[in-house]
Amino acid sequence: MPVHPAHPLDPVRTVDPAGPVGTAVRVTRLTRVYPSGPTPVTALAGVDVGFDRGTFTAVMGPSGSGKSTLLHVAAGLDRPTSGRVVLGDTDLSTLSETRLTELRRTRMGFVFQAFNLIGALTVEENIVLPLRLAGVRPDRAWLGQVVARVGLTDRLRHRPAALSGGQQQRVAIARALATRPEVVFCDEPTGALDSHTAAQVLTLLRAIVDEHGLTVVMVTHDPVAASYADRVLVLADGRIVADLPRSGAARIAERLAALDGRAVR
Ligand SMILES: Nc1ncnc2c1ncn2[C@@H]1O[C@H](COP(=O)(O)OP(=O)(O)OP(=O)(O)O)[C@@H](O)[C@H]1O
Repeated sequence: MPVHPAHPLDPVRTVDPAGPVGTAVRVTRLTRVYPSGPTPVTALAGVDVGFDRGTFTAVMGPSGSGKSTLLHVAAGLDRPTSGRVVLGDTDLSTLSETRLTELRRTRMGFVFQAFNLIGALTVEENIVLPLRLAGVRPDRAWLGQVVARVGLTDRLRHRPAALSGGQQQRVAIARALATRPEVVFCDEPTGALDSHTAAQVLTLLRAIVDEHGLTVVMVTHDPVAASYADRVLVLADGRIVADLPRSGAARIAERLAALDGRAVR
């Protein structure tokens, strides 16, 4: 087993260069209906999609199109009304709430727009919190790589309030990676950041896919953010209306505008 230097400038490949194979998460005929008042809201109207291991997918679409709902259901934070979510070879619908919580803590990572760090804990304590909650012994070599990769080695004893927004989001990414999850779900991870800081965070997400073979699924409104992804899924009215390969921001914005025009007609 080679020993990898834990330095952010060393692009260490811990996976086969051919890339990991298989599907990290697959959702099948997924629907989610919210029983909201007299008229139920159909947030997902039959979504079929697989996210391959070692890939970065952006999920886009107009406000209310179902992006966050898809992310939450795929991540087991919310149950579908019908359809299936399979992580690796585990069908989430077969799990009790307790087992689902365990699975989320050990096999998934989460990054949200609002960072969601715990102010009373240090950076290091925030990063290892998922391991403590899961009762999993920290893999020190992996944590060292993660902390170095996100550039936080000299900030571990600080509290989140003493960090910039970009640094806080990098802590949140390190926390999401602490258990070496199979999939990292990100909901507007750059929504609260300026464009320069956002670029650093997106470069980091790209790097964890390329260097460590992790799978990232990211909801975003921003074509620039989506241009870091290998694939861009576009939702409208709870359905996938486009599945685009990696493209530049201008091309993504063009395709979104074209789809929007079609939806209006
Ligand atoms: N808890 C809820 N109760 C009732 N309706 C909900 C609930 N959560 C979401 N919805 C509705 O489901 C639909 C999809 O919402 P969702 O948040 O997934 O969209 P989105 O594409 O992420 O939107 P945005 O870009 O504005 O965050 C919307 O019509 C929304 O109003």
